[in-house]
Amino acid sequence: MLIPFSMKNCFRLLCHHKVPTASFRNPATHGLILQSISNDVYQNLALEDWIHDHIHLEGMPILFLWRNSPCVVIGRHQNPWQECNLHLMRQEGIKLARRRSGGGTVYHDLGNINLTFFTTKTKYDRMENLKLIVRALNAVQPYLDVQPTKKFDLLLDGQYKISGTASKIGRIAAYHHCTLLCSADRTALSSLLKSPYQGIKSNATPSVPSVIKNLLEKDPLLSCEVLMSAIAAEYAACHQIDNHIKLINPADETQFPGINSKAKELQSWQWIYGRTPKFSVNTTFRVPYEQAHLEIQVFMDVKNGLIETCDIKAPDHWLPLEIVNKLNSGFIGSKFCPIETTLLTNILLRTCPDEQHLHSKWNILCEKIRGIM
Ligand SMILES: Nc1ncnc2c1ncn2[C@@H]1O[C@H](COP(=O)(O)OC(=O)CCCC[C@@H]2CCSS2)[C@@H](O)[C@H]1O
Repeated sequence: MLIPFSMKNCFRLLCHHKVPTASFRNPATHGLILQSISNDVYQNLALEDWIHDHIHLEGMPILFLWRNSPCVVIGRHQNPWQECNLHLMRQEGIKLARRRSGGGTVYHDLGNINLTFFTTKTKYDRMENLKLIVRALNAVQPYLDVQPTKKFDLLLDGQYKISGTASKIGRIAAYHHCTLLCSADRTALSSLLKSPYQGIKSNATPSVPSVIKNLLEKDPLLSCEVLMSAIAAEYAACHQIDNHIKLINPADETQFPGINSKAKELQSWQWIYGRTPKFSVNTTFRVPYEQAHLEIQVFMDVKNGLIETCDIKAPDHWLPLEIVNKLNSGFIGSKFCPIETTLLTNILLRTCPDEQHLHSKWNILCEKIRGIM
């Protein structure tokens, strides 16, 4: 059953700096089940941070259920250019988010449920949480074969991934969050999680691709709504609490003071791209030349999302070295980003001789460079 929830009260009751632990050691409050009314990935990730930072979880574990509009979520130490098709994402208006937990890249849409299990660090137990999900699934469909793996995925029929896990462990609090594929767009998932970018080298965490399946495709009974209710019911039974899913609005600053600035930070270029571990790009591309093609080489080192070194090598007879060097030095310190590259190269072009053939080669080259970003 869904009931509206006033986090104002909850905030007063649960914030660790407001109330001593003993005051909520009462059997009616041994946990909470929350569900976000927002489908915005940044707001939902911000709420995770907010709960992690503000709520006293001793004797008060929390299950948070949330779903997002189409987006790709990379792990804290990942390189988005190695993990996904950023061109396609920009074209389709698919958001990219970097979460605070480690691990690989996943695709979310309204057919994917996210579950966050908040506990104290000492109560943190991913396998227990996954077993709870399995019990919930089996309560709906007893014949469903779902098993947790050593890497804390959930596998359907011993081979199809239906859930991936990541976690964040703080000094006192911790959370384990995982996905659950119910009816996600598998075509979008596989095309978005395929990187078209070549020649990137880095120490970023690589994802572990799997063959995935949606639960609803296995059994038409297993809709997102049914699954969320079943998991909430199992969580409530397990923690001896009321089976109420409390709806919350992660954009409500009065209930979660400071949450909007957390969401803003998660949306910033500096967090999403700038936090990419240092990487290098070494690639070549072909440009048309007199009924044939010639090759251009590009080397770049990128640190904090900014181009640290740039070495574009183009045959001198195609584009004079002096012109190429304008690009090489112009790129230094600029964002590894197609929008910034357009602005920069348009400004630089004004300093080049006003010759039509030169401008068109410059534009071809810049278009190719934007293509690696
Ligand atoms: N939504 C979803 N669920 C399960 N598996 C997925 C999903 N999207 C993609 N994949 C598959 O998992 C691999 C990556 O697996 P890998 O093991 O590398 O990474 C993960 O599983 C991370 C899970 C993070 C869960 C967080 C919970 C809330 S915010 S995101 C990818 O290449 C696909 O094959």
